[in-house]
Amino acid sequence: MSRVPVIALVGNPNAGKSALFNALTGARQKIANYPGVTVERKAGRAALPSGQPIELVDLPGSYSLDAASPDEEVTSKVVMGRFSGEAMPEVLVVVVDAANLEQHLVFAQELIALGRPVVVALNMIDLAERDGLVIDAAVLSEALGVPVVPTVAVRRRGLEALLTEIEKAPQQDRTHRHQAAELTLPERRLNAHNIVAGAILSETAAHRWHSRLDMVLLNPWSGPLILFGLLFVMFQAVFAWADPFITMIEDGIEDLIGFVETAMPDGILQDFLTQGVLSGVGSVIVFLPQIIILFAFILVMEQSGYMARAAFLMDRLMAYVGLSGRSFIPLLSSFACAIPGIMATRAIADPKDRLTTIMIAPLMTCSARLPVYAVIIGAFIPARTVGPGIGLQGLVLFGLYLFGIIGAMLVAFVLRRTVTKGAASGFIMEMPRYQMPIWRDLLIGLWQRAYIFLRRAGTIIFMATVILWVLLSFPKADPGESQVEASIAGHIADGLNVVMEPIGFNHEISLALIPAMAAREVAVSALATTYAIDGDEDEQAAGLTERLAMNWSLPTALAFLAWFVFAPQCLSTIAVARRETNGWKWPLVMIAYLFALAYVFAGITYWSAVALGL
Ligand SMILES: Nc1nc2c(ncn2[C@@H]2O[C@H](COP(=O)(O)OP(=O)(O)OP(=O)(O)O)[C@@H](O)[C@H]2O)c(=O)[nH]1
Ligand SMILES: [Mg+2]
Repeated sequence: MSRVPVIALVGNPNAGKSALFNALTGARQKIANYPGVTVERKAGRAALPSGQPIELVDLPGSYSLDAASPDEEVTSKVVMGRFSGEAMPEVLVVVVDAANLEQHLVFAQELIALGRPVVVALNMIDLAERDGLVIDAAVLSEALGVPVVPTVAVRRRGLEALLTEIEKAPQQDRTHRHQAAELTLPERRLNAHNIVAGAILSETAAHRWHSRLDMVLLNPWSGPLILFGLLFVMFQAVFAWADPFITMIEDGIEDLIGFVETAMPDGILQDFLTQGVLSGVGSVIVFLPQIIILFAFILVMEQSGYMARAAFLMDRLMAYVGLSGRSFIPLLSSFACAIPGIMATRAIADPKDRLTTIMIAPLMTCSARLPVYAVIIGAFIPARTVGPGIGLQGLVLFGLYLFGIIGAMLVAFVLRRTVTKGAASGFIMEMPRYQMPIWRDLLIGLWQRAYIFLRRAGTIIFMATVILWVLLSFPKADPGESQVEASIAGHIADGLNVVMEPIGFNHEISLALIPAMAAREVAVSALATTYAIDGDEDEQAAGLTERLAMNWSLPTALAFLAWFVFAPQCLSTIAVARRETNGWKWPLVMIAYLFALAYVFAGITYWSAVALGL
């Protein structure tokens, strides 16, 4: 044979390909314990047991042959023989990490299904043993239909056996392999799971316990049910547990208002403090307990390792609408706030995937919407149970979050078939180990969330409320006339009301919508300030929820909720979208489609509610 056969080392990042390459060729290729070290192909010489020289090619780690990044493209081109000036590799040596077998077998299956001569190097077997895993290479080989050789690249263990198998590989019987080429990504994952379950002979108690847990939590049937159940409980808790704390804060604010009223002379400054600052900003701060409960759930799910599993479960759903699981983490962060969510999309390699994710991120219910939802739910949805332990208020809140998610998925579905058309890319995530949440980390995380919320209340929400109070307080109304109607803000609201009235919005809502562009919570403080300025003595004594319940019809309240599910009521989000998409085009599309959806859905909600006689 005149030509030197090419043997390629392929596999997931961090499998030990470069370590194996160095061991076989005596080269000094850079290796390091994090994924993505090798980013181009490297070649070196080695010899088979028969003395036949071979050219060994070390490739960048990859998760699939559908390249998501330029280095993955190198791998896929070399493997498919499409790399210019390079012969198609004679044999593929698929390197897998024995300690992370299930994950690495997903790509391995794809490579094996190509129907080419393959040898699997079951590398890092020493680490697997340290973890208490005993893997039966023969069972694995049987299941995969290719030879499997245990290796420890860094100690040069198993190299002889590997070279022997490489030499025999061109004579492999490969006829049955092509049928596996049709498998989808989820099917390969399930396969990988089953293969590993069969090949592992013994594991430590912890390992066994973790994989049992995964079997239930990642099961295609029980997994989503459990996820759904957890989220359901989370929203129930937001209402069920927060009440005593909310009452405490409310009482505190009322006491403060009472104190200011007695301690200060009547006049503009007293009005400013009581109606503007305390009623307005106070009406938002009241929701701190609910925000903390929500984030306590999210943080525990993150720290325990469950969140990555949730992403894995969601990957399937995301695939239906043309998104990959890579979008899950940015979308998940958007539940806190769309701004970090949109910034997190930088990790999405495919530009169309990324754009779609940016466009739907504002539909994830951010924590700024919680006060708006909570105040309306508190005023209009009776706090009764609709089943054992199931509160109606929590149910409605859950519904609103779900509504946003479904809306986002539908929009993604439409976008991916029109403006951001393209193939969906696959995705695999490292599954972290299960862990008990650490109290300290949890408390720090909660404190950070509380701090962000309170800082917003003290800055942007405070400013917007103060400006609104000024616009509401001047010019002064004649006796007998309504102060709000006579004010500058009242006149602006009159103009907006022409457009908003058909969808059931009243004067106060129109008034609240504009300052709420600064931050959604301002909708709440704006309503509180408006009612504080205009209310008569009886109403003054009542809290915001009571006043809303007295002044709004149920269809109006529901329309208001529907509006906030969709409306892009946040200037910062729009600014970040502009920065991340490098221009005004996409932010403008975003504003237009979100306002259109908000208007249409608020209208539909209002008129349906009226027709139902609610
Ligand atoms: N204990 C042990 N460590 C190994 C083994 N093989 C590789 N390593 C270590 O695992 C890490 C990753 O090895 P690399 O060879 O860089 O992995 P790679 O597959 O080339 O990774 P990319 O280039 O990122 O795709 C390094 O720290 C190696 O020293 C092994 O068999 N046993
Ligand atoms: Mg490498």
